[in-house]
Amino acid sequence: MAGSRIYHFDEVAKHNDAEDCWLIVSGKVPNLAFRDHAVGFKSFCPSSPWLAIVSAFMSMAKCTLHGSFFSMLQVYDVSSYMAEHPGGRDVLLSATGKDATVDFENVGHSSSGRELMDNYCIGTIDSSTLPNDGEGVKAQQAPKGSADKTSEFVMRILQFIAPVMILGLAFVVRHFTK
Ligand code: HEM
Repeated sequence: MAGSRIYHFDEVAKHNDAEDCWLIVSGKVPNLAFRDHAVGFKSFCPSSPWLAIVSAFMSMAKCTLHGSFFSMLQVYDVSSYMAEHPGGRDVLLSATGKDATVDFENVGHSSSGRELMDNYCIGTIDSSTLPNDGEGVKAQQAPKGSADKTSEFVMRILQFIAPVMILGLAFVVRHFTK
């Protein structure tokens, strides 16, 4: 399970040698906001359970396909992984003391490589402690991956299909409850 401590940038940057190496890489953190959205809609519209259900469904679909995770700078203690890292220890050492997201992404790590990261996550960075002196340590945006584009496309289709399905459902219900 990933750690949940919040670290100051300066503290993380101190761990920069072969025996003690911490990295800062943007990771995906679950976004549970959809729950509030669905519950909020229900209380706003108590007389219409159908609308509440549809709202919850849409929120969950949106959450699953689009925004179920948001990016956050996470801290990884890779000290015990240095010798095993297929890219070698030097690249890891050179990625310390900064936001290494772009370096990490540029390598094109596989999905199994990304899953492996979870084993080393010890917490997140307090973004207000990040230096922004132009030394490349400012939070960098990871390049938008094709997965994001695909989910955007699926979301657009869903947004079009959902109202049609709801209309169809309403029609069927009305037809059979006459
Ligand atoms: C927790 C952090 C990291 C983990 C768990 C990790 C894991 C891996 C794994 C599993 C591979 C083998 C290829 C793959 O399956 O993707 C790999 C390759 C590599 N990694 Fe990392 N990595 C990490 C961080 C980094 C960082 C920060 C850099 C900085 C540039 C880096 C540079 C490389 C390079 C250069 C290769 C070799 C690519 C090749 O030879 O094709 N890695 N890494």
